[in-house]
Amino acid sequence: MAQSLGRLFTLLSFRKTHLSRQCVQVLSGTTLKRTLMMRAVPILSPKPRDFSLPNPSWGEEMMRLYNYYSSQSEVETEGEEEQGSQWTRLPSYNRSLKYAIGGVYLSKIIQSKARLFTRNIKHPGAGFEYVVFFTKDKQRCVCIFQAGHLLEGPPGHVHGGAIATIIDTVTGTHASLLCAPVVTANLNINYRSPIPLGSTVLIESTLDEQEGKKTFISCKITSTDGSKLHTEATALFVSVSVSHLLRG
Ligand SMILES: CCCCCCCCCC(=O)SCCNC(=O)CCNC(=O)[C@H](O)C(C)(C)COP(=O)(O)OP(=O)(O)OC[C@H]1O[C@@H](n2cnc3c(N)ncnc32)[C@H](O)[C@@H]1OP(=O)(O)O
Repeated sequence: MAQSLGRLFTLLSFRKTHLSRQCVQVLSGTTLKRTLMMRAVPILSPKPRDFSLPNPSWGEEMMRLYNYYSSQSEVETEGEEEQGSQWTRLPSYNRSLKYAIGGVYLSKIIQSKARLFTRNIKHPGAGFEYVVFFTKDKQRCVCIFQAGHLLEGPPGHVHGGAIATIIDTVTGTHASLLCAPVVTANLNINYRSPIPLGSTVLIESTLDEQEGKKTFISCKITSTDGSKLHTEATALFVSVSVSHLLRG
């Protein structure tokens, strides 16, 4: 009896040790592979995902406006002249540096380290769904924004910090188009009426003034028919060197 119990115990502890070793191997193998893939994908992937293109989470109003502005626009392509259209759609990636530094060459490894907050909520439709178009003279940008459920603040409405984020992103994108690299030096926001969660709104960004290193931009968020003012803001961006941008 004692011998049988002893054998059973030895067998169980062997299996436990063996199994846990296997688990550790499987886990560390998976974790290692996942880590390597996460590191490798942005560097090796020939075509990163353009988040400004429609995905199945986009509602009817988001699609209607996207089609409207797209019908008057073309995508910015490197080294090619724009062809007299009113709006240009700005591609948007979750690695921001290429666009934030105004064409200065940085290694892909450095670029891959800089993730753009608004483009890093993986589940489509859960966070910030948006697309930015700009005019040929770059004096104006318009952003179609659909706010997902993770951005909730007051019940059923968008959090003020999420609104500040999208305003900073749109005006920051606008300032970057004009004179990258820039950082936000000042952002003033008046919240006039709450934005319903899941709704689509229009964000308009207008260049007010450029003076030396300073770019002044104003911005408003309205319902898509323009009848309701949700938010007004003004922002100051200051031009900085690439090294200032990277060291923070
Ligand atoms: C496609 C890519 C899309 C990217 C979109 C995302 C955009 C997101 C942008 C951000 O959120 S950036 C992160 C938040 N911002 C920061 O962390 C900035 C931190 N602050 C700084 O780095 C420095 O304070 C700053 C560069 C803004 C100013 O530094 P300095 O004051 O040393 O700069 P400088 O002396 O060159 O000042 C230039 C002018 O700006 C003025 N200035 C600077 N800060 C100011 C301020 N806060 N308010 C008013 N004026 C300001 C300053 O007085 C001066 O005016 P004058 O030329 O007339 O003398």
